[in-house]
Amino acid sequence: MLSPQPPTDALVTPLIPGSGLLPLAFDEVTLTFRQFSPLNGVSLRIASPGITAIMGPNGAGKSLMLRLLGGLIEPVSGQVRFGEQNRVPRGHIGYVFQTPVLLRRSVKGNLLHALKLAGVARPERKERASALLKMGELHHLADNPARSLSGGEKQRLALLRALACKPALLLLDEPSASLDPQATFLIESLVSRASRAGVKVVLISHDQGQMGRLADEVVFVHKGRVLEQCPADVFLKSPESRQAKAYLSGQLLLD
Ligand SMILES: Nc1ncnc2c1ncn2[C@@H]1O[C@H](COP(=O)(O)OP(=O)(O)OP(=O)(O)O)[C@@H](O)[C@H]1O
Repeated sequence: MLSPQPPTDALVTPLIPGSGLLPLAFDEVTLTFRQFSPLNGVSLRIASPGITAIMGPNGAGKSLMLRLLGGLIEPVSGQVRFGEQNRVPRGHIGYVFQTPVLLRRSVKGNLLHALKLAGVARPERKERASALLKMGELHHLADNPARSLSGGEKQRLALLRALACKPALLLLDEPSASLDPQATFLIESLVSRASRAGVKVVLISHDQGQMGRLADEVVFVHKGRVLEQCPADVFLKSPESRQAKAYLSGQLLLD
């Protein structure tokens, strides 16, 4: 029997399919700050579509890996590849930081600006911004200053802004850290919707419940090394490494 096809969702369907950027690959990537190398010869292949979660203790190197994927920093040695190419496909990447950085404009103004930068024609911008706000349940706040939004609303706006340019790759750094369950649910719904529409998602989270709900695959990082990569349900139920077992059970890891 054929499995049901996901509904097409024009608002978040990427301009090029996320699968076109796969595999996302780190080849012997090293990052060094002065004498310290938080990533040292990291190799990784993210080959499957859907949602990949990067998990690991504080300071493991997760955000640095995400920044490398987003082209915000460059490796000292090694390379990051996107399918066949080793140039960062900047116009096709949406990035949401842990602490959203919003412009001193209205909620809608932030989206209109992003749409303008993405090259969307003026008549289409208003319509798209309204539809995005509705999708993110922020339409009633459209004219409010973005900086007056609550934490959950700001994070949602940052996510809508990232989705506005119809990215093929969506990078999320702890998108719902310190949000309540309802705000978290809204973020997760948007992320799932984008993923179902063909956006490749890589996100960082410490929230095991969220990983169980969202992630297809987990990459576990510890002290700048990838220790495990496997389907999320396998990782959450039976992690292999001593470090992942300790991390998931909330134990203090000293080495
Ligand atoms: N610009 C920098 N200069 C020096 N050290 C840095 C710099 N950026 C990151 N680091 C160090 O690299 C290590 C990894 O940082 P990273 O932010 O990737 O950790 P993380 O796994 O995302 O942690 P968390 O879960 O706390 O966000 C940390 O020890 C951090 O202090």
